[in-house]
Amino acid sequence: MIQSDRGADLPDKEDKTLSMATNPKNGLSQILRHVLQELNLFYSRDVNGVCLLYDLLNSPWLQALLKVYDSLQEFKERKPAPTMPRAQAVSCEVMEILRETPNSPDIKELRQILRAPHFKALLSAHDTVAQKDFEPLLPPLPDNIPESEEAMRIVCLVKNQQPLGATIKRHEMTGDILVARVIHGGLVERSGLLYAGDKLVEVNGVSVEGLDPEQVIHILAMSRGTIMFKVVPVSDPPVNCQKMMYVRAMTEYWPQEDPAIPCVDAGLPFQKGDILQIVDQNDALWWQARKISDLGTCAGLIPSNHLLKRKQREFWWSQPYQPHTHLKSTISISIDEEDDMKIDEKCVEADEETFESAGFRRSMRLCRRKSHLSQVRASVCGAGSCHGAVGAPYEEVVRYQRRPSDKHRLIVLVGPSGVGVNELRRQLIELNPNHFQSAVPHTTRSKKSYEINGREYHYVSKEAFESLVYSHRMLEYGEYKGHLYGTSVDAVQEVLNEGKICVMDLEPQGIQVARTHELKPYVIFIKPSNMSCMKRSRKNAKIITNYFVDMKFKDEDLQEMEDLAQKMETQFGQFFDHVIVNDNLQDACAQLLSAVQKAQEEPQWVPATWVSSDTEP
Ligand SMILES: Nc1ncnc2c1ncn2[C@@H]1O[C@H](COP(=O)(O)OP(=O)(O)OP(=O)(O)O)[C@@H](O)[C@H]1O
Repeated sequence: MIQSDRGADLPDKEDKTLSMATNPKNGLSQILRHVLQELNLFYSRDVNGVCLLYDLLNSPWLQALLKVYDSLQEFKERKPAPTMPRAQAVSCEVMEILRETPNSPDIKELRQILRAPHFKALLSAHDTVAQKDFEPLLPPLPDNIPESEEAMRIVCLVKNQQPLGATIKRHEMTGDILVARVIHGGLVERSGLLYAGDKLVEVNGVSVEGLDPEQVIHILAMSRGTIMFKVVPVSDPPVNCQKMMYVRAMTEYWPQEDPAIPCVDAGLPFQKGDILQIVDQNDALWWQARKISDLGTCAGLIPSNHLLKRKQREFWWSQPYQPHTHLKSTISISIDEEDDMKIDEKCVEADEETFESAGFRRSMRLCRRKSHLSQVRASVCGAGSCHGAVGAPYEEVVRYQRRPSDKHRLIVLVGPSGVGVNELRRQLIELNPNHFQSAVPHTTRSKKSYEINGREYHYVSKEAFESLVYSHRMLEYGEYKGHLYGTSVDAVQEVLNEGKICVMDLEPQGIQVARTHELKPYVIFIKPSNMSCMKRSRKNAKIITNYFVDMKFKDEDLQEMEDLAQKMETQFGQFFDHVIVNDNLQDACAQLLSAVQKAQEEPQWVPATWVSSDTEP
């Protein structure tokens, strides 16, 4: 909006500044003057945005740019040409004439000017430009160079606090010390003077012949200031014409613990979920990358996709046999024990009725809690993505910005049992039920008198349910008291098709099933805060335990929650787009709302396959 106290005295003042700043003959300046005059008319009419535009066009930097532009235009029109291309020679001739001329104070002064080094340099620069002679003039090569002589290059680098940014190695056959790799963004790379493959001959005047790479490194480490390398350049310097690629690390990597890394100091440590910019894939084993959180630094070495996969496989087989159980199965309940559980059915059913919207069905949650073992194995492994086995260590990602016409991204909440996933989801939906909604789950149990098909559940036959499972249309499912319960992709799509944001909670093992270009899930991990905070904030909260519903939190429950959260983060952290610590409920809810909005409105890193599949016919 335009502020009312600005309009009246502005036009005159601004016009004056403009006419002084720019050349009125210039077309661009004239257009700008006219635009400003037009804008002045709207200034007083309070038209939205005019103030901003006026200030922009009238800003000093734009005026200064125009001045530069005007000067360049004038210069271009004048096309100045040198009067003579040999000013230096003329100056010498003048000096000769002056030598034979009788001395006078003026002649003395002229001789002094012509003899002054800066004047000679000025004339030399003038002639170079006038003759357009910009190539360096090298002295001719001596005639008696032996045929076998290798061309050498002397390279001087000034070492600062940072490493040089290159690694060296010894050639297996010849024993020569070679530059092994040049680190992207490092001093050597920025200098453009040394390349991978260059042969080192001398470092600071010391011959490296017969030395070990470690000895050469020692010489370099002891050097201060300028370091002089004598090198035999590689015949074909490598050209990095690869496209920059971004990946999400699906595993962690610690160079310090990797004896195979060519140079520990050049290694780039990363954690699950880090987004890496891969800048060099020339080496089949060691790539160069930066973290996107640290793009200003020089790159580091990371194992290539192929090498990391091999390392993972080796690690996998080197482990003593472990059943590699999924996370939730760490709660030590067996199927037999479950049969003996005494869940207060009455209380469960009574609670269920108090929830109005679908997706909060207690039996659905209890079913998940009770039968997660079968459910998780069936749903996740069925999709061919058993986590924990050797998966791709890097996932290519791209920046994705949802267009207003696109469907919303599915919001997935994940967290240890009791942390408040459902509470937060409920509160979010309550904020705006027309905008946020849960998906209606499916069940094979029969409909109760007060229920409506498609409101509490979609009531389907066992065969229909199983057909959804086999066709991978179930995001998660399980069995409770002999009935199947689950949430289908189609139920989520139904919500998204209505232009709403679907919010669902999932067991972490189900995330991989949901990660499709169709749903583009944004995964938010709800994390407990530390024990003392949890004890305080959960004083009056109630949980569903494996045996009872609506019990007060005990210290063991909180401890279990913390342990479980840690395990979830370790095992599934790479899939979390955002983490919220649920300490104060109101704060957590506000954070959730903001994260959900960002997921829909701001660019996010998503698997590249989600976006390329969008463009397929
Ligand atoms: N930040 C919080 N402060 C206090 N109480 C909370 C907070 N978050 C959740 N609660 C309470 O904790 C209890 C458990 O929360 P909730 O039912 O949402 O857990 P959950 O993560 O969905 O686990 P489950 O699926 O096992 O029920 C509820 O009584 C809820 O009101």
